[in-house]
Amino acid sequence: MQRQVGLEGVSAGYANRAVLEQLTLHIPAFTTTAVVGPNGSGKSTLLGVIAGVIRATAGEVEHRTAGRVAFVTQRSKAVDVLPLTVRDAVAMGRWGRRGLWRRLSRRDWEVVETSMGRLGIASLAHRQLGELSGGQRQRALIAQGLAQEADLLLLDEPTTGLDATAQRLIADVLAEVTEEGVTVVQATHDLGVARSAGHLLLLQEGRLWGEGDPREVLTDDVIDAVWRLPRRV
Ligand SMILES: Nc1ncnc2c1ncn2[C@@H]1O[C@H](COP(=O)(O)OP(=O)(O)OP(=O)(O)O)[C@@H](O)[C@H]1O
Repeated sequence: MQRQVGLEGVSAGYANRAVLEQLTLHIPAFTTTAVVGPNGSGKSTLLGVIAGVIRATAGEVEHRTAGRVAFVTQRSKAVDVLPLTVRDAVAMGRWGRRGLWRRLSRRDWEVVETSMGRLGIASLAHRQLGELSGGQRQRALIAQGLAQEADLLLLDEPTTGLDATAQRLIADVLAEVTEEGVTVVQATHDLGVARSAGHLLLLQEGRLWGEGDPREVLTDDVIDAVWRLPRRV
């Protein structure tokens, strides 16, 4: 099994808050890794560290190749306030290759159309991003991630809030891209999605509780222990 990313003793967090503590883990190449854990356990922070947008305060983050990394996060509100059509937003996924001021090539536009088609949003191409439903917006942001043609695709809760059909569509698309040689990492609260991943990282309070085959890591006892109800005082 090839490693796409390896973390060795990584700690990271925000200005006044240490979040991840001493994480040693790996992301295998060409498969899907699910990152699970309760609210606030550090899943998004871990994706940020892997994406390179959050700097580790200790330890090493090693990437197998210097390939492209795409990071799809639902938190970005910036795109909503810009007067962007869905096609424009997906086309932004090509800027990293093309540069901000260069015209997109015919091939760039082909990738944009293919990415929208794969997410089933071709018919929304002319709609303003800010006026989409939550699920449509989410699919547009994932299409933007696909349009980057990255080697490593990081997704923060890509299927949260989506209907069953859209969830299935995204699961199928992610399975397809891994077969095409992309490594996918997704943070999720859906333990069904996590169980069908190739690799699992289970976080609790910024520490790694378990790593490996999801069916081996996610036992009933582990689920009870990690997602125990907080005491109400
Ligand atoms: N920008 C920020 N500044 C300061 N603290 C932050 C910031 N973002 C997250 N945190 C804190 O870091 C911790 C981990 O948050 P993170 O978003 O990584 O968790 P998560 O597992 O993705 O949570 P959720 O399942 O709720 O999305 C939390 O305690 C959170 O309050």
